[in-house]
Order: sequence, then C-alpha cells, then structure tokens
Amino acid sequence: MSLFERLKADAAREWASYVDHAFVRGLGDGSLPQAAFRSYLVQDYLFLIQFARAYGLAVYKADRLSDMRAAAATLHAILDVEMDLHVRVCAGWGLEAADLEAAEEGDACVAYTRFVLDAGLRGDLLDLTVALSPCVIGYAEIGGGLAAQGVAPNNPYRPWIEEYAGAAYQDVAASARVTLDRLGADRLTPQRYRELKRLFVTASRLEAAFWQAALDDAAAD
Ligand SMILES: Cc1ncc(C[n+]2csc(CCO)c2C)c(N)n1
Repeated sequence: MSLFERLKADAAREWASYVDHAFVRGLGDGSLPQAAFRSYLVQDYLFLIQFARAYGLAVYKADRLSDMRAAAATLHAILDVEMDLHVRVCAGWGLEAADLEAAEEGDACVAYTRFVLDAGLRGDLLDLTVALSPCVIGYAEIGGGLAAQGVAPNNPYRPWIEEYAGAAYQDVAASARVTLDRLGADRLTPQRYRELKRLFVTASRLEAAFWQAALDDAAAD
C-alpha cells in the first residue's frame, strides 16, 4: 500500500470530515451559498501566499537537486500561475484585487498554514510533505469525486470542480503520491510513522476547519 493510502486509512474519520464536508457537497450540487464561496476565495488567496512559503521551505529542506527543483517548480506555479488564476476567478465573483489584499487572515487559515510551516521547520522534508499532502492530493480526490458524480451544467462551481478534476491537476496529485512514497522509502521508520500519522490527521482536520470557517462566515453575514 502506498504511504498516502496508509495514512488515509489510518485517518479515515478526519479524512472523511474533509473530503465529505458540507461545503464540498454544496459545491457538488450547486447549493453552496455564494457568500460562503466568496469567503473561501478570499481566505484561499491568503492561504496560497503561506503555501508558497511552505514550498520555499521545502526547497531549503530538500537534500537532492531533483527534490529542490520539484519544490521550486511548485513555488513558481503558486506565485506566478495559481495566484493570477485565483485573482481572475475572484474577479468573476465580484472580488477585486484590493479586496484580497485588504483581507485579514482568518483563524482557520492561520492555524492550518502555520501548522504546516511548523511541521516543516522542526521536521524534515518527509514531515513537511506529509503535512502538505491532504492539500495537494485531497483537492484532486474532491474534484475527481464530484466530477464522477456528475455536475449540472448550470452549477456555478463547475469551473472549480473541473479545474481539480482535470488531467493536469490529477497528474500533479499523482506525482505528489510518488514523491511521498520515495521520501518514505528513504526515511520512514516504524517509530516515525506515528508522528507522520499525527501530522496527517491534524492537517486533514484543519482542511475541514477551513471549509467550515467559510460556511460560518457566510452564516454570520
Ligand atoms: C485550503 C486549501 N487547501 C488546498 C488547496 C489546493 N492547493 C493549494 S496549493 C496547492 C499545491 C500547488 O498546486 C494546492 C493543490 C487550496 N487551494 N486551498
């Protein structure tokens, strides 16, 4: 079994709370309140900034050129491709670049991103990659799962789902699984597995909390 599948099986409850969250179901059937999606988009912009830092840390933590190059490529993709894409998606939802820049990071964003950065700072590249894996691989599973259920043509969240269900993103997630296995083959010991599982469980819970914060924010409006 791959390291990712093993972690997922051992964190089944927290994993389900993330990938089957009410927010995700609302994306799939189009019933998600638009205010919740807007709140999510604003926080996700701030999230991407912190995740770029995490990939910067992965460059630093890598001890092979190939791992440095892979982390640097993701860092570049986030800063120069995903963030521009994100700004364009936000514009389509009535959010200007100024709205994004003025926004305050919510507690869920702070908790999740700083948790990942801390895991990487005090650990090695395997710790950091495990802490990042619910983000990278989870979105492929969510997008792929929603697309497989069928998405109505008039679902406003269809472009979001198609982005993560698409072949390009599925390939990113597949290579993240391979990287995780390779790092595990080099560095995993039975003693370490318990700590890695703890990182994976917490990151999955914090992903679920990120969805929940957007629902709560919209409900409070
Ligand atoms: C809360 C939250 N979790 C995961 C992602 C997805 N994501 C963010 S950075 C990255 C890796 C680079 O492709 C991926 C897949 C998101 N946007 N927001």
